Amino acid sequence: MTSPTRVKGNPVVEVEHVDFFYGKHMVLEDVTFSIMPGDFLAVIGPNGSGKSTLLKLILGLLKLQKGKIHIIGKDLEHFNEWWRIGYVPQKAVHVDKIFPITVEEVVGLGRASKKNHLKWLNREDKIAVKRALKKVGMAQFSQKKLSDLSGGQQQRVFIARGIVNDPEILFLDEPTTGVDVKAQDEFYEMLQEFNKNGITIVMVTHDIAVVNKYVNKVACLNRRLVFHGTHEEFCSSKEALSLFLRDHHLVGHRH
Ligand SMILES: Nc1ncnc2c1ncn2[C@@H]1O[C@H](COP(=O)(O)OP(=O)(O)OP(=O)(O)O)[C@@H](O)[C@H]1O
Repeated sequence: MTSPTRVKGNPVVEVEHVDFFYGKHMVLEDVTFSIMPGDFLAVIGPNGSGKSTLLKLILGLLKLQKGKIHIIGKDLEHFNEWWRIGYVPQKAVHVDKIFPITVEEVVGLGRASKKNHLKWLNREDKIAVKRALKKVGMAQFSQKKLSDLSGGQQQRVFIARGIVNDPEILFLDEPTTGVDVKAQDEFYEMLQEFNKNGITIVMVTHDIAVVNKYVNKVACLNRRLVFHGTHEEFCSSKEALSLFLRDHHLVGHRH
């Protein structure tokens, strides 16, 4: 396995010797790697290779069975500042379509982790919601119903929810599912802008064009961590590339 190039600063996430089973099915095996501040990391790998599971473990959504995870310098077990972390889950669009919820309300839900309870939005919350919607170019849609928006617009709203507390790290799980190609490009450019402004980004993706164009680090999973390194190292790693190219869900082309 190739080691990532060292950069200054302490890791924002450290994953050490993590195994994970669903029942008897081993999904992750001895996974160890670090995420550095300022990384724009793509987590790639075939279907069922454990990408979403790894994200959920880091986010404390699944209970750790073996190994250690540190997040912003703290053992995951003791970490409780979840407002410092943003998360855009997979297929968020389908879930929220059920509810007649407005854009402002969706983004406001992201404030719950800061307050540790779900109460109606106060003035400070509303200001934060407005600022987040502005950052994703959706300020004028705040009173619209989420279900009336296009896939690309909805995804921007979910990003706004993910960044409403000005997080240090933003996790995204296949964020462009259901988003048209033109909107995808704009979407990734927006993420790149956030990254330039200091947010560490960790994104599960199948899209090779994105990996080539936007990210600076790549982690390649196939139950074990097959590769973790810079984008340049990834391009010269036969093992990582062949696994990636075998994955028939890949889309896109080299830029
Ligand atoms: N709640 C669950 N209970 C049992 N098995 C599960 C559960 N969630 C996922 N799995 C299984 O664990 C394995 C890894 O799933 P995971 O979703 O982490 O993979 P992934 O790499 O994100 O896949 P994809 O690219 O298809 O989203 C798969 O075989 C999946 O079927």
